[in-house]
Amino acid sequence: QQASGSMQAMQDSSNAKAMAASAPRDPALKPYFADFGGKAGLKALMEDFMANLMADPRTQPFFAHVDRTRIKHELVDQFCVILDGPCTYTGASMAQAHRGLGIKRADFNALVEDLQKAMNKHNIPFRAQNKLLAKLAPMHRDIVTKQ
Ligand code: HEM
Repeated sequence: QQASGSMQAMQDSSNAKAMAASAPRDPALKPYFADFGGKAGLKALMEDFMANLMADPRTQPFFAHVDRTRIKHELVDQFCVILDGPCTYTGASMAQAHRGLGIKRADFNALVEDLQKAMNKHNIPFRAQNKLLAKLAPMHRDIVTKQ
């Protein structure tokens, strides 16, 4: 009884960690939320980001048959939380969301390029871009599952 209780506690705490890892809020990034144009800016950014992903033959196959409207919504909330905006991320952990997709490091890099292209189009200052990218980069550990 005691053992199963503490096992449950361990699972709860590792779930909480997985959730946090998918959208780590960083108060130090708050100044950059405005550079992204707030939540409205993030919504506009995600339209172009997803358009880039669909126009890119390297990433298109991954997104062709999923609910892109829902993913854009989750991405807005996730980036908003990372930038310490007034949002809550309710999507899956990065490990859960990308499990079984067979994403390689090259696919990950392609997605980052498509994001950078979208951020440039939206005139997001490079410093703000780099602050966000620094938070996304370590997520490769949960997202890249194939050599
Ligand atoms: C730092 C990089 C990435 C971030 C921050 C990210 C973020 C997200 C988020 C927030 C979701 C929605 C989670 C949910 O379902 O609740 C998602 C889903 C998804 N992501 Fe990523 N992602 C990243 C990299 C990638 C890469 C490299 C690919 C493929 C090239 C990819 C393909 C997908 C697909 C196909 C889904 C939908 C899965 C499904 O609905 O079954 N992601 N991602």
